[in-house]
Amino acid sequence: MPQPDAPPPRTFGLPLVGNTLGIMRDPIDFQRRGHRRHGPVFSARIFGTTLTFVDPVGAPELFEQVIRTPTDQLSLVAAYKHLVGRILGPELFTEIDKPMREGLSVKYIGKHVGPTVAFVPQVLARRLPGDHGTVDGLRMANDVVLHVVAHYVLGHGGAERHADELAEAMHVLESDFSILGMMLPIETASARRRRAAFDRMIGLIEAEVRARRADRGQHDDFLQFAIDHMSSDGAEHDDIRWLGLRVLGTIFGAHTNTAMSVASTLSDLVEHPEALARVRAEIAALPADAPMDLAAMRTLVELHRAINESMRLRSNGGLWRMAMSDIDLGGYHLAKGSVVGASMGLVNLDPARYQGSHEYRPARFEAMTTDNYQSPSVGSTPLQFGAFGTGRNLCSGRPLAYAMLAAILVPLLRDYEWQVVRRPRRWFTLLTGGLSRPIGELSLSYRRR
Ligand code: HEM
Repeated sequence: MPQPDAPPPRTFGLPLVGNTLGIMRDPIDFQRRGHRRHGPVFSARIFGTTLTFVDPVGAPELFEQVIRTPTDQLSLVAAYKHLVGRILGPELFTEIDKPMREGLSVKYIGKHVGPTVAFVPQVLARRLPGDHGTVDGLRMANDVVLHVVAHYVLGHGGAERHADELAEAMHVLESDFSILGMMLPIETASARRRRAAFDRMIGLIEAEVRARRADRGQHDDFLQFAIDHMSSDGAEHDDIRWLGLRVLGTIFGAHTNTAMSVASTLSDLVEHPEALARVRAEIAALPADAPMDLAAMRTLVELHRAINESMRLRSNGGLWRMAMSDIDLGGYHLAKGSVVGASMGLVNLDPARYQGSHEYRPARFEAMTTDNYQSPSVGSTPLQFGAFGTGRNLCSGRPLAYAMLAAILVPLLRDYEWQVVRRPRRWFTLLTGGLSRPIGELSLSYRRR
């Protein structure tokens, strides 16, 4: 039994680096072993930051407490500012409010996603020229998704003007970092490059917001929605900054995990021809020339199962919250400022939930209770599928994510044959929410069908 007011048991770590190496090598195994040894709550250290792990499988009620406690007590935004603010810019993380949720709702995207879906084949044709070739799969996925997100958020003109430059800058922001730079208060050359990339992106977006405000034309897109519903009521200069950060935050939030989902779903399908044949058969059965709207996307059951299976295998990042005041968790005392959470790998790779949990089997979802996206519930207790998080901060962009994934994967699989030329050395699980990313080249060759 824990002593009243005792902090959680702490796992042994090296001086200075703490448990950084063990967590980086395999965060899921690190957390599992920690719970076996210390029980449902324990702490470990990454350099100067103490992380408290809570077991979503062995102690679902404690995990529920963490992800359902109101934001003024356990905050996602404060945790992200602390964990990745140094590498991405802390201003990027803001609380999600009602207008933002409305702008990402099924109702809103159902009305507005059509032109973005129609834009996708054009984006692909530019990235996959000629009859055949070889591409860096990660770069292609990052680039295509950035263009699609920019189209949805900034409208057609905004995407045409800025998506190439935003994609370049996003690549620097997302790829050019190390765990050392993330956690240690040192000014590296990479940190300066990322700062410059961030400044360039926010500069472009602010100019776009300013131009749209001055424009008297009729617009019906996310940018206009943001301008009409998300203003800060501050002075003009502050308001442009505020809107720019909300818009850039939306682009950033919509980009990384969707891009990793494209890369992993495509490469997994290409490596599993039977699953690929089933997905292609249902795409071929779509009515010719009918628009790819949300209703048509929902009929793509095999595609959604394939997307979910790739996400299940790789959505192993952590969900983290920062204690805004002292709290009690499972009889332990967590001081204000503590960072607490869990890796979703414990849920997504749990053999009791998923038999043969490391095997790729999209058909497994057929035998499970699933929702409109062929996914096990994301709101269940205990949690069954952690790819989009759960509780108060369940991903608000989930409907948009599935829509963009279908919009991109349908033409990629319908119009091109693919082969994996080189597999990445490993898929590296990030500490923060969402998908692991390929380390080493993911090289794919294509041929027009
Ligand atoms: C496959 C793609 C995606 C995956 C796997 C994903 C995953 C996640 C996860 C795991 C969280 C919860 C983080 C936590 O609780 O700590 C989250 C939150 C969030 N995501 Fe996504 N996401 C995806 C796409 C998107 C898209 C397209 C958007 C659109 C802007 C988006 C916007 C958000 C927002 C706003 C939150 C915070 C919600 C809140 O605090 O209430 N995401 N996402």
